Amino acid sequence: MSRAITLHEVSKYYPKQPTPAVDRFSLEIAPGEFLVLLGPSGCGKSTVLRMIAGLEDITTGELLLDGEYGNDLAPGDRKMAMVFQNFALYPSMTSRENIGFPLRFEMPGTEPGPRVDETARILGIEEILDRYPGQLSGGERQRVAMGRAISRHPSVFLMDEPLSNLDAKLRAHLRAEIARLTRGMGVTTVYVTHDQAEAMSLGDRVAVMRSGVLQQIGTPRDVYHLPENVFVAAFVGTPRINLLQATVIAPLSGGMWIDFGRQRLGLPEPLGYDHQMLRIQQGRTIIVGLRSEAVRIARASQAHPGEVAISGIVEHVEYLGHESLVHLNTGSRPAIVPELEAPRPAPAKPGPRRNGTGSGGLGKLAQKAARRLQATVTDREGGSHGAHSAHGGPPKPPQTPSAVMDRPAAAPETDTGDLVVRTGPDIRVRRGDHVPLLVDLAHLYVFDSNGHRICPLPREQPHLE
Ligand SMILES: Nc1ncnc2c1ncn2[C@@H]1O[C@H](COP(=O)(O)OP(=O)(O)OP(=O)(O)O)[C@@H](O)[C@H]1O
Repeated sequence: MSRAITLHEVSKYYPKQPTPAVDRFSLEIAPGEFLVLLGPSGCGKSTVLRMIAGLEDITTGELLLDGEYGNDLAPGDRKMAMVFQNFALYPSMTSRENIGFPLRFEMPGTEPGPRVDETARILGIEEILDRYPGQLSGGERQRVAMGRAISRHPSVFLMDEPLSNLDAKLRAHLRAEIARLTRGMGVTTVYVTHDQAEAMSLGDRVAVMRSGVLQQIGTPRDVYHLPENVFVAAFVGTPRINLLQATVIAPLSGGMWIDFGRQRLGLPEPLGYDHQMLRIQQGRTIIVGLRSEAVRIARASQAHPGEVAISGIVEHVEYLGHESLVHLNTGSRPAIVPELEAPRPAPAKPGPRRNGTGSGGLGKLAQKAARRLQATVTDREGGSHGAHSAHGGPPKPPQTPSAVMDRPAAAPETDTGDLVVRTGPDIRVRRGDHVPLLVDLAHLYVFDSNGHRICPLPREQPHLE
């Protein structure tokens, strides 16, 4: 059996706390669905889970179980099983006893042995049934904890960061096992995690929370490709989306540009509807989001339709085996999202730091790098494309009406880069190289100064009046 769970405008105030831990939270979970609650530490995920379990009172709002009012149901009457981060096994009981323990209360008078054996078979833990928790590895302990939940044949699994005490390899393995088990059993599952990769790989849908408030609920694909606000955009996806401060320039004479301060992106004409709507942002600060796969290192002459050129100076190359992440400086100002930890951490850099972060040192470096790039590209292209030097610096902007860059790309604000680009593992660029970049406008996000996505246009348009 599997249940539908509905939360309607649910809030939770803890005693002596001025703000709610959960604030008017509404959600409908279908029978058999795997729903992940995702968000940073302290955003209220566990509180939501505990209210569903009946371990925490609901201050206001309604919980419906299969459509029936459930706020006051005792935890034991909800037919839910919970799996915790810390496994919560009894140290003086063997695995067999730990798994069978709750059955003694739920099926009094019935021998738990057959259920325990069945559960052990499903989880592949027959050999460790007679061991004590102290004789088990972390992964085995978590399997026993899962076994204790499974053996009860619950209608709902509630899992609170069940894998976070395990190492990365085991986590990935057990993640696949949890997906297999819960889908196989068809049991409604609510799974709490702060790990976005875990959320994306497990959830039928993901509910992203921030400060007690639901930000977005959707399939993993939806929350990645159509984040409703800058917080969701920044929380979901690795490496973190590039977020740059910018302004819209839309002169009456036509054309539209997104101005990053040192460089501009020209939007292709005729302007699409989404881009036309940016006109009302003229003069205001906006936040541009570019995922690392939306930008590639390539010359303007290689642009596909819908790609426009900018350039950047390589700060650091992160080799990851199957790919490399190139950290670049485009001279833009990164936008910071409050409540997410620090802005992008500084990569560990080999070699001595350069003198200061001012534009003087970098300006020289940029010029040197640009000359090197210019020489390389001119050699390769017979001087026909791309690498003309403006102010002795960056490559010439592309010869399409859709891209403008009126100032050199040097003079960054930081020395850690403002743009991360995903490339193949064998990319041959070095720190200080000045490289041409192509931005795919189909993957450009624009958020207003409040962080709401305005491009692509949100599905629900605000009423103009
Ligand atoms: N019993 C309590 N009394 C008072 N405040 C509480 C209590 N339990 C949780 N809180 C507060 O409520 C907020 C939400 O906590 P909760 O544990 O639900 O967050 P979370 O997203 O699950 O965090 P984490 O991922 O760190 O477990 C936090 O600010 C927390 O300090």
